[in-house]
Amino acid sequence: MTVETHAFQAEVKQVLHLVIHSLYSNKDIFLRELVSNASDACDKLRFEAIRQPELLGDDSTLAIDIRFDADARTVTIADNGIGMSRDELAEHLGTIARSGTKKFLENLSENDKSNAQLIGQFGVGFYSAFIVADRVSVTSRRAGSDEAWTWESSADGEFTLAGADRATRGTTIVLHLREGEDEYLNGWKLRSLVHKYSEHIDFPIRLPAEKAGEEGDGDESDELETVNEATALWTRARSEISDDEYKAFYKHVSGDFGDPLVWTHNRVEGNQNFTSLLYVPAKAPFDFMGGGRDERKGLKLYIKRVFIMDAAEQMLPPYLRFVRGVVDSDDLPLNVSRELLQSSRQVERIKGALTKRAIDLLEKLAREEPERYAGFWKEFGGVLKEGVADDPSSAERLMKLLRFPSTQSAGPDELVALEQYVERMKPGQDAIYYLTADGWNAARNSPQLEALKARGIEVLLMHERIDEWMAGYLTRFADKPFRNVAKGELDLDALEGADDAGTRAKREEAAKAAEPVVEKIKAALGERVKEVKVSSRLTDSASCLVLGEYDMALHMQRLLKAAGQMVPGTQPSLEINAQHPLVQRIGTADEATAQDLSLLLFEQAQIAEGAQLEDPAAYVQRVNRLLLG
Ligand SMILES: Nc1ncnc2c1ncn2[C@@H]1O[C@H](COP(=O)(O)OP(=O)(O)OP(=O)(O)O)[C@@H](O)[C@H]1O
Repeated sequence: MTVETHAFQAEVKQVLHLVIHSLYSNKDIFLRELVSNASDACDKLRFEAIRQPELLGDDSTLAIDIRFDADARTVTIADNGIGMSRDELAEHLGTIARSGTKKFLENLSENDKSNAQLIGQFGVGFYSAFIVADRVSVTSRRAGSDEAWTWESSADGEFTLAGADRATRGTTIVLHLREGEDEYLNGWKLRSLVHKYSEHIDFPIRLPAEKAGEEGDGDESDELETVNEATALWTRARSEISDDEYKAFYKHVSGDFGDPLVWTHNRVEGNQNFTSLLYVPAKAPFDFMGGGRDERKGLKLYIKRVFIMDAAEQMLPPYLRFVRGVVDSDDLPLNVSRELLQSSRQVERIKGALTKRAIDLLEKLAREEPERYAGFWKEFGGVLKEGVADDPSSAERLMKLLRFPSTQSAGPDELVALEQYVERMKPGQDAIYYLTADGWNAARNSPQLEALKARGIEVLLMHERIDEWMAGYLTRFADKPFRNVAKGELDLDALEGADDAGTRAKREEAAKAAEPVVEKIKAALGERVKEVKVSSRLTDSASCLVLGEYDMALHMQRLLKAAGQMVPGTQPSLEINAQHPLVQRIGTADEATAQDLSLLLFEQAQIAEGAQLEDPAAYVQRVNRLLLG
């Protein structure tokens, strides 16, 4: 028989090396990963058999069998699921199809511990076999085919493929254990691992039956017995499921190594009958944000307990794409297609219910465990924000879940909820003030905040990329309008209180007095600005840029331009602080100096906003002239 030798894809070699070296302290997980794959293979067969019942033939009890041979030092995991063809063996066990692999590998450090965490999020799957085995052989026969093939490798950069005999469909994986791994040649050990990690698997997992009275001594009979519960976890009553079982099941559906943050398990009966079990992960997968809005895996659709497909895209809105779990419908037709799912009103209703459940779950967490909610927000807050724009029907509830740092925060991680903000509003304050900026420092030190800070008014500092876009959809909360402090008129008179009764008059007076200066600056700046006026926002800085109420923030305009998009040019206005000595000097300076100072006021405002100057060299010369002059 001919044996073909193939080289692994370069990334596989790297992943194998890492798995073997970083996951040794978690080595037990190999069994969970292989059982999980076997269970997926049984799920796939059950699904294909809906259309082609002959695939099941007379072998319709799908099961996963685990055996060991103490003399040969092997552990064998066999399933009668879908199997793999020759090409599938080569492709699935010789390449890594995930698009983020390269980036993932680049992210790895020399530190084994943090690698273990990362690899866990990446999902090691089949390759974990090599943690405990130095040679692995996989013999498989695809359902419906009469050919069988054996894939074999010693993780040394190559694998071989050869024709094989296998009487029935399915896959048998033989692990030739490494030196020192004999603990797995023990029925009791294997059994305990199945209980620990794979109890919830929906197919029987069978191990050699123990002989009476000889527990754990490795003396098993040839007969197999089912050791797991073998019922779909979500079909059991909530009260009968332990937290550990929920956690183990999460690892199976999500491929995550870590525990979930929270979950919600519900049965809905009525017009629509379905069960859902939704999890929120504790950590975002390594490529989660990079994968963007297309990364839509993680919600498995079952119909009457038959796995149909991954249907996150049809069953959950994009802003909940971090949710993992299963939904099992009693009513959808088994032969449902992706297209049908897209246009089904039943699916639409389930989607609505799942969205509500997920938001309920987050609300409960935010209410009862604010610190853990903060952990969630750090991982997924940026995604949840999309919902405010994408899902108007949930926007009000989602707004309550938003968190932002504010002018009262010591750092970017000290966050406030809108409800809290409203509670802290000053008497006479009638709006929720916020500022969008490109980064925390630009936001925190923004001159536009000065007058508000001076009055003790809190301003939300929205410093993340998505914020400018999202803020466009924030209209009102608790009946209070949102106001961007860097856009439009900022009328603070209502806030000034009795002690400041003279302020408006004083300001008007100052504005009047500054008119000649304003005219000089206008003449110096020409087309660069829409308008020049005396500001009510500034107390310390000499100037700042202000946009029209409906203009796009300048940092956003820059971002879009850099991405090659057409952006309608909006000119900012320059606001000046009439009390500032620099501004006052313009009134008395000669023409050339007044010109330099005016341009400087504009450039300083641009720098504070985070912009790149158009002509930095001219700016430097100008500053030097003024310094020496
Ligand atoms: N017992 C099996 N029967 C049939 N196909 C299998 C079996 N084990 C693995 N495969 C195939 O090999 C592929 C690769 O498996 P692997 O465990 O590496 O990744 P995965 O299961 O796709 O992803 P992950 O482990 O991250 O969830 C699987 O997607 C599946 O197509």
